[in-house]
Amino acid sequence: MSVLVAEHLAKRFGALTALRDVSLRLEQGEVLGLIGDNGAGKSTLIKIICGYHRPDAGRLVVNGKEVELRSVDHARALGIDTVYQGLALINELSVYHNMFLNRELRIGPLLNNRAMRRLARAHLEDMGVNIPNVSAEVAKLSGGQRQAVAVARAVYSDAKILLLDEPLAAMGAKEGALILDLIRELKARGDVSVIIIAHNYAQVLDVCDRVNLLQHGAITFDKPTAEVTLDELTELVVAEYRARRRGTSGPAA
Ligand SMILES: Nc1ncnc2c1ncn2[C@@H]1O[C@H](COP(=O)(O)OP(=O)(O)OP(=O)(O)O)[C@@H](O)[C@H]1O
Repeated sequence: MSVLVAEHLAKRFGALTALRDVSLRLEQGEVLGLIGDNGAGKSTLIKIICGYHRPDAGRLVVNGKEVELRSVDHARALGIDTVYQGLALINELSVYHNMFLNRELRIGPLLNNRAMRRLARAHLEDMGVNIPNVSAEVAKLSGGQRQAVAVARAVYSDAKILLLDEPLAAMGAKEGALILDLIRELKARGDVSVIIIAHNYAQVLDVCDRVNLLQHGAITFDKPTAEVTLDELTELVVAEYRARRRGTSGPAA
């Protein structure tokens, strides 16, 4: 079953058309890789699906029901959670406060800091992420550690649809491998579906079930990763880049 269907989405920013006509589907338990050149519109698409931007045209169907997302909170209430490029962590707050942001554990009206600290520690440990002090401000963490906190927050949020906008950017090799492991674990659970934007095609092929290429504001390529090679993916993007330099770029046939 498709947990998410996008049909004919369009989005303009003033004179600039970021998305022309995007249709995409995400199946239950699937990890979908979204690739495309810089500025192709990948983040814009993710921001429509997470309720941050309203599309100018098109529709979204979540779990079989057409929805008009009013806000990020509305999308979250429907089980859609996001790790943005730039992370959206609050630097002045501790690791555990960030992990429980907007869904704090409480005893009556009071924050249950002890329980949040304990769970944050357990989640990070499960992920194999080494952050010695969950009470430390996230401003004091490395880029990779911050990324891991953002991913952990999304993964342990009970979201059913996870949108990861370049979760591996700023990651060291070890932390990147941990995030990939985590995505594999989610896949094995089968109840979470993921869209992941990545520029590293080897990682896309490694962890994704299917790959979509976004070009000229539309999806121009959609194949199971089992049927694609790294060379083929690289060639697609390089051909697009060359065509653009020659000024002959247009919607793919
Ligand atoms: N809020 C905005 N206002 C105006 N233009 C925007 C806005 N957000 C994105 N754009 C433009 O829309 C186009 C698509 O941007 P988007 O960030 O979606 O691309 P992307 O595929 O995610 O790129 P990258 O891989 O470099 O992150 C770009 O030309 C960008 O400058």
